[in-house]
This record gives sequence, C-alpha cells and structure tokens, in this order.
Amino acid sequence: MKSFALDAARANRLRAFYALTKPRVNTLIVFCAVIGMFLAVPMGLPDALTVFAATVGIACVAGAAAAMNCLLEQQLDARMTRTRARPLPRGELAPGEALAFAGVLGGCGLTVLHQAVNPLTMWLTLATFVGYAVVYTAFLKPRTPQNIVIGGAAGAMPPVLGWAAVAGEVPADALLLFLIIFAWTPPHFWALALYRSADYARAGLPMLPVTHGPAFTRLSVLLYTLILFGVTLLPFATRMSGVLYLGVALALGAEFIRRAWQLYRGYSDARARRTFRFSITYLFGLFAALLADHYLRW
Ligand code: HEM
Ligand SMILES: CC(C)=CCC/C(C)=C/CC/C(C)=C/COP(=O)(O)OP(=O)(O)O
Repeated sequence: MKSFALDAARANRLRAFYALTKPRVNTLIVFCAVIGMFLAVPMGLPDALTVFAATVGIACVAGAAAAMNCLLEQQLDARMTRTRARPLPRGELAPGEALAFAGVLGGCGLTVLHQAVNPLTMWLTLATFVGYAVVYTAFLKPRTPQNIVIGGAAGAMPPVLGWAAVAGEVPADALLLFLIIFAWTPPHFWALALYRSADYARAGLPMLPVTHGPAFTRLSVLLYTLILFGVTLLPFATRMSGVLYLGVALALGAEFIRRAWQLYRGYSDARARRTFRFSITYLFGLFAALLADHYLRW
C-alpha cells in the first residue's frame, strides 16, 4: 500500500517535470528542426546519428528554455486561467527544483550538440535559449506589445538549427524557413491573445489586444497573414521547392487568409480559438509539404 502511494507520488513529480518542458509546443518546434535537417541535404538522407543527436540536443534545450520561462513567470502564471494549473503555481515543484531541472536538461542538450553534432549548432541553440528564456521572457514580454514580433526570432530558429546540425553552415535557404516562422508567429499568437485578453490584462502583460484593442489586433492578424502568404512563396520563387510545395502553400495560405478575414469582419472567441488552432495545423502542413516536395520533386 505504502509503496503504491510512493509510486504515485513519484509519477506525479515526473509528470510535473515533463509539463515544465511545454511538450506540446515543443513537438512542433522539434518537428520544424528535423525538417531543416532533411532539407539541408540536396540529394539523399542526412546521417542518421547526426539527426538523432541533433533532435535530442535541440529538444532538451527547448525543454530547458520552457522550464526557465515557467520559473521566471510563476507569479504571472498564477494570475492567468490558462496557466495557473502549471506545476510551479500549483506548488507541485519548488523553484529550486525547476532551476536545477532546466540547468541539467539544458546542459545535457548543449553537451550533446557540441560533442555529437557541431559547435555552430550548439552556439546557435544557446543563443535561441537566451533569446526566448531571457530576452523575450524577462525583458520584452512585460514591456512592449511588439514582444512576440521581436521574440518570435527565437521561435523561428528551429529549422536553422536543424540545417546547421547537418550542413555545418546556415545558407540563404535556411533563412527562408526562419522567415516563414517569423511571419507566422504574430497571427499564431495574437489569435490566442484575442480570446485570452482578460487573462493578459489581469496579469498586467502589454499584449496587443490589451494595449491597442481587439479591432487593431484583428487587423494586425490579417496583415501578418498576408505577409506570411507572400513569404511562403519565396521557397518556390528561389527554386528551393517545387510545384507540390507551391500547391500546399497556396491552399493553406488561402485558408489562413480566409479565416483571418472572417475574424477581422466579425469577432467571436470561438472564431479566434479556431484561427489559433488552424495556425498550428498550418505550420505542420507547410513544413510537411517542404519535406514531401524535397523528396518527390518534379
Ligand atoms: C514568441 C513566439 C511564440 C509565442 C509568444 C507563442 C505563444 C503561444 C501560447 C501562449 C500558446 C498556448 C500555450 C498553452 O496554453 O500552454 C501557444 C501554443 C502553441 N504554440 Fe506557440 N508561440 C510562439 C511561437 C511558437 C512556435 C515558433 C511554435 C512552433 C514552431 C509554436 C507552436 C505552438 C503549438 C504547437 C501550440 C499548441 C500547444 C497545445 O496544443 O497545447 N509556437 N503558443
Ligand atoms: C531550441 C530552443 C531553445 C527553442 C526555444 C523555444 C521557443 C523559442 C519557444 C517559443 C514558443 C513558446 C513556448 C511560446 C510560448 O510563449 P509564452 O512563453 O509567452 O507563453 P506562456 O504564456 O504559455 O508561458
């Protein structure tokens, strides 16, 4: 009986550490990094061991960055409905434990990248960690509604990291993938911020719907979705990708614009939530298309 209670307590703690890494967000982050690894090889497959080590290393550092974000924002998280069930506000873990976890996880990830991938990838991943966990979380997020536009540069790095892991360099094609995620982040986040604006107001965070109102935010979602549409044509225009990619980019882009336009014309929380969810399907689909096109090119 006693050992059963102990096992349950241990499982709960493991679950709490796992939740600190924001596993659902980081699944898409790592997916984009892996696609970058495959696109880095003009013909054929990348070295399996490099792909494995780079995936593990990037996933560990991304998890550590999320844990640092949870640690730095525990008071803010306690004030928001969406985040108050996280392990730190609930008291499931002590701040020192979260810090040690982030340190060990991040340290292991960076070591794997340095020893089994290459130093360039290690340094770029470290810069991404600092960009998200320090620059975005501690400085930009509490100060300016442009926080996620500037901070989005960290979120846009994963395919660059993947590319650097396999090719040992960052060519212009890799920067196109960066640009796509960079332009995607504002509509992704502001769609969510619209239906969570009461949360952000309560926490005192200057997110766009709080500082500039919902109408301006909806217009901004629409404008960035149009910019995103243009940016996603660049891989085809530069001959990095072919017709298959172009077809998917046009179809997904048209659907994203349709949703952003509807949201602009007539707001409802349900519509904003659907736009946010679609942004995730969109990025998965677009990057899957880049990969499929790379191998089935015609
Ligand atoms: C500064 C940039 C970004 C901001 C501010 C942001 C913000 C957010 C927020 C607030 C959520 C809700 C999370 C939750 O409730 O736990 C979310 C969810 C999500 N984000 Fe982002 N995001 C950013 C960039 C990215 C990037 C670059 C990716 C992937 C490439 C991504 C993928 C996701 C996914 C997959 C979810 C859904 C998680 C779920 O299903 O619970 N985000 N994002
Ligand atoms: C490889 C590597 C080091 C990657 C870093 C990961 C990274 C840049 C993630 C950005 C996406 C993310 C978790 C946004 C959450 O925003 P938020 O923190 O404002 O959301 P919250 O309110 O849910 O905490």
